Amino acid sequence: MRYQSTRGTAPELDFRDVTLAGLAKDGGLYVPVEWPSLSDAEIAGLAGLSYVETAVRVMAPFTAGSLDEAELRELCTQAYGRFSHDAVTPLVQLDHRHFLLELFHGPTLAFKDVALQLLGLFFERFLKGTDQHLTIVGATSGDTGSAAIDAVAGREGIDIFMLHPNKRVSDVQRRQMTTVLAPNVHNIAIEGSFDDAQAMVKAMFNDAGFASRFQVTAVNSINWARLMAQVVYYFYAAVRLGAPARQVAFSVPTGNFGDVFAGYVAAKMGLPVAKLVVATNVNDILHRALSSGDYSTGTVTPTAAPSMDIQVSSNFERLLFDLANRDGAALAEQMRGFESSKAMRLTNAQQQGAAALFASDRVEPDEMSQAMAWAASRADEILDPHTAIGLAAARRAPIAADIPIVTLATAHPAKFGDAVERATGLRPTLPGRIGDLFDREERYDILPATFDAVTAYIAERAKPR
Ligand SMILES: Cc1ncc(COP(=O)(O)O)c(C=O)c1O
Ligand SMILES: N[C@@H](CCOP(=O)(O)O)C(=O)O
Repeated sequence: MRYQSTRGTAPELDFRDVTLAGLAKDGGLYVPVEWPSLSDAEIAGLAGLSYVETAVRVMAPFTAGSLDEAELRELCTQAYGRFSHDAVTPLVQLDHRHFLLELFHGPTLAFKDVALQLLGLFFERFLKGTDQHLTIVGATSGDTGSAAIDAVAGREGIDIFMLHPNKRVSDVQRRQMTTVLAPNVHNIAIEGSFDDAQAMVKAMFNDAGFASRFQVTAVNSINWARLMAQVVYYFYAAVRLGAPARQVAFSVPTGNFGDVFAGYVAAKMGLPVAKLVVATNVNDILHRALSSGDYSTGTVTPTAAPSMDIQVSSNFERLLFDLANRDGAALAEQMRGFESSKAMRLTNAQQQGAAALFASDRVEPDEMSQAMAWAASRADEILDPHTAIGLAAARRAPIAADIPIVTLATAHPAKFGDAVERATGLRPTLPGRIGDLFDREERYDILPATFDAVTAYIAERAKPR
């Protein structure tokens, strides 16, 4: 499988090089040159398979040429062996048509583990026998950070620098990152928003001096391997609900548009996805873009669902590219316009193409609390704020009544104990794996949100190529 950049001028790469590169050299994001497809018979053949086996069948076309199936299976077995539920991502039924897909049974209790546990192993596998040293730079609004750190802490040949917005992640999220004291882990709290952090990370890839000095790579969903691993659970869930004979819809709490873009990829591969509901909080740029074509940023409002407090949704670029006939030059111009004015209009083709598969919704704080109360009354489920936003949107989505709707449960409620308690009066307890989190020592530095301050900090600590 070859990969091309959304901005058209970076060289095509194979899976190994795309994984190690993270972002394309022309500032674009990598996507496969064509979507592989699974026939109805192949999708039907996933019924009853374990998560690992499903993962191998869904991902093998994407990793072809860089990993053989046996290697892929070995890495998946290792990655998903660290999950605390046998099903890895179990489905829970709430009523006759609403289901939760629990994606938080990994080591750091959010859906990020599904991809990052594997990505850590890909890095290790692709570095083996080389003298390369990777410098991972990442931005997190709370969950990617701990999942990436857990995946690479203590690994040879890798340093990780993780930027989070100071005081804008929950205490549990912060401590899950800052209490990992391995020498290759560097946590930076920046005096700014997640968007500021993400913009700095992208700028590091595009800074010729910095990128030539260090072998920089990404663990955010701008790295194709992240998205690829997230495609698997759409197949896993839909097949359990009757696909390919039956259509299934998904509601996805959305920020950086990575998780829901993985659903788009599943649909492109042949999964009968009836609708993908993009659920946002009050930071609703994606809802505005999908409902009216207006992709313009405002100030980020801190909310009870901090991981979705995002205005610039990186992976939206991948969708716009695919919906614009994969015209890299046109997309590059559209993105340059957005980068300078912080606003753009979708073309008619992009708007109509998106409307065929996506619906969107903005969920207010009281609606989020009501969804939490409803789930608690139906199935004794305590939802985290992000999942509650997804469920609120699912329950009023305009989707035919006979189609099951799966809400992606993206995080364990204990990561957001204060917000959950405020909304429901219930205090979720920290699972055993992090039961002593508040007794652990923390280590991180606070920096201004400037490119110079952050790159100087990294340059002092990272290992040059
Ligand atoms: C718990 C949780 N839910 C939802 C999201 C949004 O996912 P995405 O950024 O892939 O749209 C995030 C952050 O990415 C998250 O951490
Ligand atoms: N919500 C994310 C933000 C980064 O998203 P990513 O999926 O692109 O890594 C977080 O929790 O850090």
